[in-house]
Amino acid sequence: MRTAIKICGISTPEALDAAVAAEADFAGLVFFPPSPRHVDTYAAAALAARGGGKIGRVGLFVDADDGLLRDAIGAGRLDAVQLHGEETPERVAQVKERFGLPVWKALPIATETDVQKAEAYRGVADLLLFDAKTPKDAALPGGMGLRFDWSLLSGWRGKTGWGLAGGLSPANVAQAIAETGAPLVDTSSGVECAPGVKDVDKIAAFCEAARQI
Ligand SMILES: O=C(O)c1ccccc1N[C@@H]1O[C@H](COP(=O)(O)O)[C@@H](O)[C@H]1O
Repeated sequence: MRTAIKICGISTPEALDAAVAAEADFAGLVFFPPSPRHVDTYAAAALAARGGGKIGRVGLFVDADDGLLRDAIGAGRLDAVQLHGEETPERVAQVKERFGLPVWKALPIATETDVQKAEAYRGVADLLLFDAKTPKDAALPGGMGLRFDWSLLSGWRGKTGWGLAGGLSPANVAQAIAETGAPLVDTSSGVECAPGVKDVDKIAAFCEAARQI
């Protein structure tokens, strides 16, 4: 089965073009001001115009209110919404109903108990994105290049739409897919040369490695 690829934190035309050229499936646009990958609605609109129908656009939000969601969805002509904060299943259902887009829920993973929390989102979120849990005092709830113990997902494999994130890079993505069977992989800092600065060669290498398997 072909693994879907999302390159997150796209904020420049060059990075977007590299993701399209490498045949990534999704470009992630981060709407979270503390992130070095944050895009405003003007930048999002420009990226949407450039990407057109060549790549799916997923907006990443952290406990966003409806106003931000509305503005970002409109400007970025988003195809899906990724909720990467502490959104409850009720909030996920509300966002889905209000905006009529597929909702991806990111879940922070460090233990088996964290994986079990996914059950509450089953049938509510369209896709569950398992990501490494960041430390309590971390600046961001994701995008920090941290990975978790992939074997924690052995009880989850194949039950619903899901994806793997957290510390994925060109060097480890093939192994990650082989070990977990993830139908989608998502990377951000693993294809950067500095926080928020995408490296076009790493984007190409990541997509090639993910497709080798
Ligand atoms: O990328 C960010 O800046 C970000 C900010 C806030 C929440 C999540 C963020 N990124 C997402 O985190 C995971 C893992 O990223 P990494 O590959 O370990 O750097 C991924 O889903 C990003 O989309």
